[in-house]
Amino acid sequence: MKNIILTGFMGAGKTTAGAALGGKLQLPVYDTDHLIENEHGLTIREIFQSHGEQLFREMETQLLGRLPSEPAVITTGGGIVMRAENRELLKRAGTVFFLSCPFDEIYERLKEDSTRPLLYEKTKEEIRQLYESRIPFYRDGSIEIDTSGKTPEEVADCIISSLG
Ligand SMILES: Nc1ncnc2c1ncn2[C@@H]1O[C@H](COP(=O)(O)OP(=O)(O)O)[C@@H](O)[C@H]1O
Ligand SMILES: O=C(O)C1=C[C@@H](OP(=O)(O)O)[C@@H](O)[C@H](O)C1
Ligand SMILES: [Mg+2]
Repeated sequence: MKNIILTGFMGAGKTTAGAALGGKLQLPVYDTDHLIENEHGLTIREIFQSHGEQLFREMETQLLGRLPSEPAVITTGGGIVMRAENRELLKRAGTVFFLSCPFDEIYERLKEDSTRPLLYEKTKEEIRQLYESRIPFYRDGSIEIDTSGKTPEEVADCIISSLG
């Protein structure tokens, strides 16, 4: 079995549905944000504060080059698809799923969040623009799973069904 890779915007539920999926399939789950946090002993917020976004992006690319051996569920950070190099690494690493979710649903989930530095001091419209600008990159070479109104367990079941 190939790796199952989850992509999508912040708040789409990658980390949560990925954990449910790993449980259902009895596969290990690796979250790129958690791996980076553990490796550096810092939270994502602290990494952005002390090293900046660019270095965080380097950490993501570097990590994709040395993912644990398959089969596993790999949940990614929402910005990982913005580098063409990362998209290629992801496609090579397994089957890529895009967890799609309407912007208003995402916004409701994240409006009180303080762990995602890209949301700081941004208006709803600015976050919407970021969301819309990223959609084509999530769609590139992936299988889209519509998560609207679904629980994380239901999202995991949809992914399993589409594995065939
Ligand atoms: N399917 C879902 N329905 C409702 N809330 C969800 C769902 N998936 C995740 N959440 C909630 O949304 C927030 C972001 O989830 P998370 O898994 O961290 O998203 P991501 O990893 O895609 O940024 C969390 O508070 C989580 O509990
Ligand atoms: O969209 C992004 O650029 C980011 C998404 C976050 O992960 P989640 O998508 O799990 O929130 C995390 O990697 C970082 O805050 C940057
Ligand atoms: Mg996550």
